[in-house]
Amino acid sequence: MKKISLMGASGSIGIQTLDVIRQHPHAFSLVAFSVGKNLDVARSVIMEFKPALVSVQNKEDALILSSELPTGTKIMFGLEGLIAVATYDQAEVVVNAVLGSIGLEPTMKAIEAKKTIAIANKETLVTAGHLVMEAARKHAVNILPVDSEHSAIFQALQGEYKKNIERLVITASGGSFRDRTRAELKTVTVEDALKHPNWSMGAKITIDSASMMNKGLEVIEAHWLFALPYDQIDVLLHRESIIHSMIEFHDSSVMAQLGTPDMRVPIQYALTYPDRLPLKDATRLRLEDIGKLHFQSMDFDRFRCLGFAYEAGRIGGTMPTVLNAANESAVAAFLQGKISFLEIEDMIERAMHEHQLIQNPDLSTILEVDKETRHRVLSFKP
Ligand SMILES: NC(=O)C1=CN([C@@H]2O[C@H](COP(=O)(O)OP(=O)(O)OC[C@H]3O[C@@H](n4cnc5c(N)ncnc54)[C@H](OP(=O)(O)O)[C@@H]3O)[C@@H](O)[C@H]2O)C=CC1
Ligand SMILES: CC(=O)[C@@H](O)[C@H](O)COP(=O)(O)O
Ligand SMILES: [Mn+2]
Repeated sequence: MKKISLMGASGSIGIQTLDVIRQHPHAFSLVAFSVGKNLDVARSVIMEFKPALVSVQNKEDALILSSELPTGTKIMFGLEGLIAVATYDQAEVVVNAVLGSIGLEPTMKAIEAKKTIAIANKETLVTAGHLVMEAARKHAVNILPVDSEHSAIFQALQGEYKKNIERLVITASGGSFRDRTRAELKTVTVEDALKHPNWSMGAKITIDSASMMNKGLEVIEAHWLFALPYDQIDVLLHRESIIHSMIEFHDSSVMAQLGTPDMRVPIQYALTYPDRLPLKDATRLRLEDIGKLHFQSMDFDRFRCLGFAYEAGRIGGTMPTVLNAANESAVAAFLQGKISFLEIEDMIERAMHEHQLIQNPDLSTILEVDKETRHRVLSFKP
């Protein structure tokens, strides 16, 4: 029985993680979890899984829930609560499905507590991949990818030597606006942007897919997870999201992982690795029904955010922190109707351009730059 702590239980990845746990009651048990503000999900997860520890974002919500808890369940809140969930002593695996760089400190503490980390929260790796991977090495902790592309690469790597890799090919669906010109992007709405062609996901990552920042973040995530330089990480437009990513080896052989788009597959693989379990209700891949798969090389003028991410990754130091914080801030502003879609990339470009780079940042420097960038980006818009 694997004991699991889940950060971000009320989100898209969180809900699917609960489904995986629910499907295998003899393999997994949920011992601790967090939500942000969604108390309805918190209540139903408490009733169903009877975990020992729950955390919510705000003190007021913790007070509300505290009067409803069954005996044996403790409630906490805020960053302290997230860290308590991430380091809960009974937990062996921590699924990090929280949104944004708020996931960084709990992840570092979970690594120090020697938990295996199943990581969906790509912003944590983008903002401080060097710290996360160094801590994981120091404490001999496995960081298992949940992001579909990185899980695909991880699966394709099984039984292979990393030294034989020529390059990684990360596939990109193109997002909601893949068939629109840049001129058409000037007037797109939040509602348009939230219509991803292949995946049902949280709002922020869906906007990132539309701007291609999601792929940019994934390039940086791959750099850290697989310890490869940026010139060995390519992106390929693949409309159907059936090939989740590929590895090309020096001998020209290519290993890919395929499947219908279903995040429960990579979530479950991270929880069962190196074993596998059946997954009820998963739609089987029938290539004979699909017929054709489509591929196109990336246009860096059309998708400017992808270029920003390669640039930030190559510069290193605090630049990926600035890229991520500026993007989180700008996407939130877009979702609130405060800026237009194309202003997201303008804000990121300006935040990076104005930043005074710091090399080899420690955790407190990362947290400071993250905070400063968010404030700075908000001041860009009169
Ligand atoms: N969705 C997907 O298919 C994929 C997602 N990912 C990555 O996984 C992560 C989660 O994505 P997704 O599930 O889509 O996001 P959602 O927005 O659906 O869920 C985010 C979760 O984080 C919680 N949360 C947000 N802010 C805070 C905070 N300040 N303190 C505590 N909890 C907080 C939310 O709580 P609440 O809602 O209760 O407020 C919710 O549980 C992201 O990093 C994303 O890039 C990667 C690959 C695929
Ligand atoms: C499901 C998943 O892993 C997402 O990150 C997905 O990759 C988004 O699709 P895009 O390829 O459109 O970014
Ligand atoms: Mn992905």
